[in-house]
Amino acid sequence: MITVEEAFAQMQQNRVDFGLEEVLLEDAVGRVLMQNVTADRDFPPFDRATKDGIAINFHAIQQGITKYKIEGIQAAGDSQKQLHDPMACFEIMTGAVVPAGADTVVMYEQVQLENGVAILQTEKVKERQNVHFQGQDARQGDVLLQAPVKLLPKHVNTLASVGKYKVPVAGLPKVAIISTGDELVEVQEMPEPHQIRKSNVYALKSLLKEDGINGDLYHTQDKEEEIVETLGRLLAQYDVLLLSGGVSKGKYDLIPECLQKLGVEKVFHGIKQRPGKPFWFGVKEDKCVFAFPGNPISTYVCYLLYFRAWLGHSINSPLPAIPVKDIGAMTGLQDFWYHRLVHASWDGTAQKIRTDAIDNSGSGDLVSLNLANGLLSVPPASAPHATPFFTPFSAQVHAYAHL
Ligand SMILES: Nc1nc2c(c(=O)[nH]1)N[C@H]1C(S)=C(S)[C@@H](COP(=O)(O)OP(=O)(O)OC[C@H]3O[C@@H](n4cnc5c(N)ncnc54)[C@H](O)[C@@H]3O)O[C@H]1N2
Ligand code: MOO
Repeated sequence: MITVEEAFAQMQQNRVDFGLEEVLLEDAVGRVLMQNVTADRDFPPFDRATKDGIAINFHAIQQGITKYKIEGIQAAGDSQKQLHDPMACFEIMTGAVVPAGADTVVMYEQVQLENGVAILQTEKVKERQNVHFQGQDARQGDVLLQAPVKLLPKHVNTLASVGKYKVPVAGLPKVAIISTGDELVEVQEMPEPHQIRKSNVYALKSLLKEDGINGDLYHTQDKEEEIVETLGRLLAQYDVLLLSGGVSKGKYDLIPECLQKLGVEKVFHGIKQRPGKPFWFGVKEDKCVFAFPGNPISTYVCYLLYFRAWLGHSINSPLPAIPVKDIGAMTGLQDFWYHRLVHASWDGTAQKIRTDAIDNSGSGDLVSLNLANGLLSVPPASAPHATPFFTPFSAQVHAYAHL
């Protein structure tokens, strides 16, 4: 059995590069941008009015002019017009180009319009007010997004505004999810008293979905030939196999030996942690096999901690650790890390993350999962200097913890 720290190191060492892929802008959110994005023109690209009103030349204000003849209207979408008389004005709309010869905008609320003349109703006009000047925020060629970056909706704004209709992102693995076990029936079936529905694989499929991956579902009974045949076929078709069940000490826990028969090299079997102790991880060339323990919380926890870490390294977006300084009265185990289900919230008074433990009856208790929003990993008593850390259930929280 290896330590949690060693298991994390293995996730990094066994990262796989899935190359570059171009996706449509509308599919880019959640993916990892792999090339810097630069401004294709100045930001903003022209002197832009930020208020509806009149555009004037500030010299006129300095000369004490309060009445301005209206030469015309400059609307958003019009090409730039020309203010011919510096003592006159143009009506202007938000988003319009400031006419040549003008440099200052006074909003409609501060002028009175009468018979083709605008009369100032304020004495407080500042030079260049209400104009967002060309290049004020960025210059053509400036780097706006530095790769690699996991794209959030806010980044899509920038991509769209520089015309990135196709976005170069890190490729993702093709993943098969395989349930194992003779006790499992389909979700839509009514189980016999000795059977259960195969819930884990649907949880895995939806976790993958959050990571932008469409996993395909498969099943195998606890029979050696069937396992070897199924896994052999899937190894040829997929980059990653995620298995649930069949990795502990039972007579029918055949997964590790079947994988080894198929030439998948064991990297480790067993981590000093609870839950998720019997987790088996192996590789065959560029393929990775994550054989998670079958108990629902073990499967879930191992995905969140290890698969997500491996994926982060593989797509150039390693997950940031979220250390928790104060874990209150929560106690650890002697030699094992203890991944406790918790409900984390922000304690405004103490200005820190507060983690309330959710009691459960063990790693088979998936009812308790609904009450938690993450894991608090408590180090073993034998590693007193290790830092407890929080793992959110939602990949979104990780994305924001980066910033
Ligand atoms: N003698 C020992 N027994 C066990 C040990 C051990 O070290 N020595 N470890 C225990 C731990 S810890 C865990 S976790 C489990 C893991 O067992 P397996 O990975 O072999 O999983 P199974 O036995 O196949 O199933 C465990 C449990 O989970 C249910 N299950 C399995 N797949 C699904 C699924 N897709 N959806 C929902 N539920 C699933 C299964 O019915 C079992 O109840 O072993 C302990 N035993
Ligand atoms: O360590 Mo097992 O994963 O609790 O039930």
